[in-house]
Amino acid sequence: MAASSSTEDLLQELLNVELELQDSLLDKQEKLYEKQSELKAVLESYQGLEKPDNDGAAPQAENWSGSFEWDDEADDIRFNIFGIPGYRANQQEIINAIMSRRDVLVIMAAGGGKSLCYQLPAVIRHGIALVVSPLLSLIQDQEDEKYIYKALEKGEGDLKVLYVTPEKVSKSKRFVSKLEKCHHAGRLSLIAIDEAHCCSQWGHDFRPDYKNLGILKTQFPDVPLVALTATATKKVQLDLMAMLNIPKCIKFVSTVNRPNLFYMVREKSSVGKVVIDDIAEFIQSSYTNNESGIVYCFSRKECEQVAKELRERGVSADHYHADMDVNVREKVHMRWSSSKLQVIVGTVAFGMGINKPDVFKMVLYLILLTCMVLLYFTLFVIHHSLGKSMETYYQESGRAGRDGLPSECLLYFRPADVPRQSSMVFYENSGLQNLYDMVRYCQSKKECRRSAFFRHFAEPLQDCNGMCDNCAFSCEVKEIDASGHARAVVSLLQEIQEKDQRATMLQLVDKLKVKNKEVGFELKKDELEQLVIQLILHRVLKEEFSHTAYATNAYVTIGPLAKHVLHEKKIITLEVTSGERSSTGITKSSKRSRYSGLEVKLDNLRKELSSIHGGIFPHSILSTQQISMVCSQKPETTEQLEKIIGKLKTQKYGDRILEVIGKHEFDEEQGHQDSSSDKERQTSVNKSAKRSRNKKVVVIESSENED
Ligand SMILES: Nc1ncnc2c1ncn2[C@@H]1O[C@H](COP(=O)(O)OP(=O)(O)OP(=O)(O)O)[C@@H](O)[C@H]1O
Ligand SMILES: [Mg+2]
Repeated sequence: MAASSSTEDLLQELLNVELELQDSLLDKQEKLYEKQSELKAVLESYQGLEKPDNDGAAPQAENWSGSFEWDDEADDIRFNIFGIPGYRANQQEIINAIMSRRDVLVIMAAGGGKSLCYQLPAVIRHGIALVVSPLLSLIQDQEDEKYIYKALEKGEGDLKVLYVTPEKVSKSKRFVSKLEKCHHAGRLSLIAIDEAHCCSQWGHDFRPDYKNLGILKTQFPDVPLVALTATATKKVQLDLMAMLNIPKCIKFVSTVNRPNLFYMVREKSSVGKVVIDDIAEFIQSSYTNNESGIVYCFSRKECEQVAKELRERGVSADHYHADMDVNVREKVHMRWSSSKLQVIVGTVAFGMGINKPDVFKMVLYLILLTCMVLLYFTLFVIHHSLGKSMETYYQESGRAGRDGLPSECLLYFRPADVPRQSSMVFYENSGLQNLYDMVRYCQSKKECRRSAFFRHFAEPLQDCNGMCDNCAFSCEVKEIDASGHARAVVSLLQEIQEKDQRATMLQLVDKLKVKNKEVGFELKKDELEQLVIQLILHRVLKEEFSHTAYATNAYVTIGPLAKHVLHEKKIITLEVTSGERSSTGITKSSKRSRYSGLEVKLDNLRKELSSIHGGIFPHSILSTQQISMVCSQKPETTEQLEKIIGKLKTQKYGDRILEVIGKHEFDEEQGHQDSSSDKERQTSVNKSAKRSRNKKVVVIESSENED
């Protein structure tokens, strides 16, 4: 008896030591990570080095930014076909490595320009490039199939890039056999695996069909394979190198930082209508020129509801999710991409895809599946509720501001949304851990949002430049000691559990409201919810799940570190805001600066041309960057315009662009004549036409036959 009780004591003590060890080690680990980030950053600034981040891949001895025989041709195609004025970080190096027939792994921020890295070599190289992408499929009808198979087998047609889903590679023997024929004839130029993180079950979006893509390297060992993703931790990188059989690949890692994105989190009201009021107000006050945005929701049903309620408040919005009829969905997408619809309300499935540059179709045959989405124009991304991980949030919010101009990412957070997510992800590998990292991001009212990303992706810290709510708003955030309340929570839960009962987070908070007063000062309901979440993050409490026939329920139970709170070994603090935060992120003037004078006119022109050309995306006619270059240089001749937007675009749209510039200049000279009168407009057009003609520019009034 005595022996058993002393064994029990010893076990208890051992458990305590283990818990303490675990707890202090985690704290320590956190601090060490922070220190590691700082040291790396300092080291880099001293040495001006690229990130020393090449574990597992081949040493980067080669100088990929040197000169290569294809430099001139690549420059010509980049500019005259893609209309891209210069390379962004790492693009040229990646292209050079692929052109040198090496396998390559690319980790580049969302919107960083990964597509060009394989599309450009695909255009230069003889033959067809195969691109595996999760939401794009080939062969929508018999005609497509015939065309593609002929191109693969016999080299007929002008097919240069072929987009396929991973299922096509893993399931269609016919397709693979055609691909073999293509390779046998020396016409398979390269293989690109886009969204490559889907290969790894440690990634945030594992897809079983990606697992089989390893056969591509085995089957076509001499064809360069490039794997691309926006987010991959070291573990995921190693995993996908192994899965894709590219152990000796050259690895290019760019920063995850998106300096033009303003990140903010707002407290989400428990009243659904108030949240929608707030979202509508945010959009209507900040985006008065119908600028496009995305609202992400938790479920398909919620998408439909939120879109409907936004419409009721005068916001042009529609839902978009996987459950819709393909044609209806495509229509929504087209309306949104041509700026006829301001807001698209989607689930997480929405958003993976590529841009669809029209000019590209002239040299490449792209077959695009219904889910393809345009993301270039998005100026704001709003999350109606939190996502399941930092990776998914980074990627979804990263859909904003792909043109490099200031854009906003707003997330609505309330603790009650956590159990909704946790009951979905708890069975995934590290599902809860990933979710809790995201919750930490949402709960924090002090830490720079950008730093949270840097830490998450183990990257040296960079300056936020006030581009997140926590850095920008100097409101008072108080830390209050809530250890007393934490003890009350733990004892209440103990009582509940002793009676063999269970409580969900909301039930627990309801019960706590009664106990609240006994502790001293009173916490409000949302602060109590925040406290319960805080205790889960500190492992004082934990979530447990049980299944019913219809759903999985999340309950809150005593966690491994509860005793530390009870024995007053652990202090629990809550961050409480006392001041009101500003309701907008980026200042209005900087938002509006993109829409002034000639820029507005050119923006309208690209929208007009996009609808004339049957739904080509406006940015493929003129990118925002090109609009600002055109505005600053104000070209007067075709030759001058060519130097800014390249030959192909000038050939197609040059006359109209020069016409708009001509008119604008004329109006400016005439002291901003009122162009609203038809008569005056006609005069102005005629004068500008004359003026332009003098400068060897033919102004065509109708755009119907410009091709
Ligand atoms: N060097 C460049 N200069 C200007 N614009 C560029 C450049 N490279 C690419 N872009 C443009 O940036 C946009 C985003 O490119 P892309 O779709 O390739 O991004 P991504 O890296 O694949 O992003 P995601 O991870 O979200 O898929 C495109 O519209 C593309 O035309
Ligand atoms: Mg991409």
